[in-house]
Amino acid sequence: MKQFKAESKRLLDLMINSIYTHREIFLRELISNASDAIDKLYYRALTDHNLSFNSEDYFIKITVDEAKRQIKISDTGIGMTEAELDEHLGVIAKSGSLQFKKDTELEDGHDIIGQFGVGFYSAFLVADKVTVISKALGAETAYKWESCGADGYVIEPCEKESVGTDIILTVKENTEDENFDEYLDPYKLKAIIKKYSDFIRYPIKMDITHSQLKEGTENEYEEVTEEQTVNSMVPIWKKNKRELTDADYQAFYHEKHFGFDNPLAHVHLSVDGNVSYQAILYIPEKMPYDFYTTEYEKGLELYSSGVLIMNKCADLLPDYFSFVKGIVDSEDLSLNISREILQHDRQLKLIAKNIKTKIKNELEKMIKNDREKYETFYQSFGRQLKYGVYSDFGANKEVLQDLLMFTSSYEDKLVTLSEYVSRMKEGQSHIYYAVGDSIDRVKKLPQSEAVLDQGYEMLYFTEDIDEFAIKMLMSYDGKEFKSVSSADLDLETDEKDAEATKEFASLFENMTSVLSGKVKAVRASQRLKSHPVCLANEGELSIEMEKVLNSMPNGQQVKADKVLEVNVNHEVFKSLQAAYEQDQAKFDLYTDVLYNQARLIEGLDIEDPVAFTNNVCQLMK
Ligand SMILES: Nc1ncnc2c1ncn2[C@@H]1O[C@H](COP(=O)(O)OP(=O)(O)OP(=O)(O)O)[C@@H](O)[C@H]1O
Repeated sequence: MKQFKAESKRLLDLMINSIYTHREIFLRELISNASDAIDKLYYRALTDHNLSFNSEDYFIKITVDEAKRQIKISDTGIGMTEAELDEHLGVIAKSGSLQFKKDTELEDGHDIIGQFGVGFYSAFLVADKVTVISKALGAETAYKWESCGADGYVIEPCEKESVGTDIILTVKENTEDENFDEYLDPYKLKAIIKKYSDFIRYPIKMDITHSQLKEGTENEYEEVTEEQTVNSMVPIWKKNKRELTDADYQAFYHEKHFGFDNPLAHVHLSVDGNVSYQAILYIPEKMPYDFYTTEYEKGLELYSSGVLIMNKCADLLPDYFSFVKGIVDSEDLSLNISREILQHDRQLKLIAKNIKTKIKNELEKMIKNDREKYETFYQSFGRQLKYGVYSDFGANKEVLQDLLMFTSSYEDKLVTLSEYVSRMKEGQSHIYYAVGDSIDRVKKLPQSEAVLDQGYEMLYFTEDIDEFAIKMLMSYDGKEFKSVSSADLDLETDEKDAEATKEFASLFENMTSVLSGKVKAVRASQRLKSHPVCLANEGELSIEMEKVLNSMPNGQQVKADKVLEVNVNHEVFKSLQAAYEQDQAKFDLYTDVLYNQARLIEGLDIEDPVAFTNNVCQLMK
């Protein structure tokens, strides 16, 4: 059989320039290799009793020589022999680290990061020459590997005292489009390390120069260079929960720039199962200023073995929990070669499912144990939960229904649906709600009076999304929702209304024809106490929904089926009757004015304001 051949020069070029989207990841790759090399020494020491491993002696050091345009990444790891330099750095896609894991049959060796055998070459993203000086554990001589990229490499013996590897990158000159000088800035390098390699287990050291007040002087400054460990090493999520305080979690929230507020709650998870992972999830207090803009990106930071893979992994959070911040770290993810995306999402789906349940449980716990806190949360993100109920054709309504709250007529406070249902009166078959722009306005709706008069509790819907969400929910605990504006309210007065409607049938028919096309019917209603008329609606689309939909940009114009309800006990009805019997023109006028009054009370526009004012003037004559 013939073996595939590859044009290695082209392959290297292709690989370097097409795998990675960000040049800065070269440092992540080289630091991960250095960490793997130290790990290998550690695992060797476990089985070789002649070796000891004192973790304090092991570190990674990054130095910059601006004049020579060089960055050096040194490690105190296991090093490479001449043969290993040739094989591991000379054969693309050969991973010495993967081999090591197999050879040593490491049970807990999943911490070793390397697996694809390509990361090293990302050095050429920023360097035009790469020099590797390495002394392997137990070897007499050190070797130097050097390459300027596609043309190949040379290996020769060299001097190096201690075991380990130095990788020296000679950074490219700036081009018109790209600034390579920035990689020679220690502060930039420090920031890259913090971003991707903050949780590498070994110290990553750098010499950082800063200016400080000269001792004994008042305003003379001097440059001081200090060796600093730049990475945090042990991530907070790998620490024992019992040793961490709320302040620790809060500090991490701020360090990660998750928000300026203090989170209301956090969940720290350490899961071992089909997929093992650790996570810290936060429920913020305040809505980020860009939350409802296209700028806002949901997602959790995703790590694999302590190395940052994705800044915002959106798949880990459903939209309705898009406010949650935090991190997830798992060793079980199958990464793609660039470590920028995931190969399979089976593990990710499992984690996401689990996280969803945990967030929900946390919020339910908050409702139960710290009502005030939950209400603070709900002021910020309640709307998002309602969107969650409405979107995806209600697919998530079961998950979310117990997290919903609305202000109710019972003490004018936020209540949950289960609290409402637990207080329902005998004979009350519906959960009643009224819709309007503000609580004040809702309370004054003529339609509300009858429901409140019967002593029924009523929910006030003041956000556009409320009624849409509730229509999607349809019922809660077997109780259907009912708008106080709907034509069939199921109240005890229904029978009387039917009788009165029959009694004045011809008058109502006449009104309907005067209002031709504007209302479906005119009926008598006892739910009106002090008002002469109101609008009710029939069918699925309510008057409030009509308002919301019609106000949307590019929204199609919709029309709810309206019914004009008339209070036959009102003084005005007598005048209407008199006009009906004696003066059709006056009757038309009255009908029009009453209809427009009902529209105004509903918060609807008057269709023809000029005609309306003329009509009012007519009445005053
Ligand atoms: N600093 C180092 N010390 C010792 N060995 C190293 C070092 N850097 C690289 N190697 C060896 O070279 C091999 C190839 O490295 P490379 O970064 O290309 O791939 P990898 O780390 O195995 O996989 P990945 O592409 O997933 O990072 C490594 O597997 C390792 O055996």
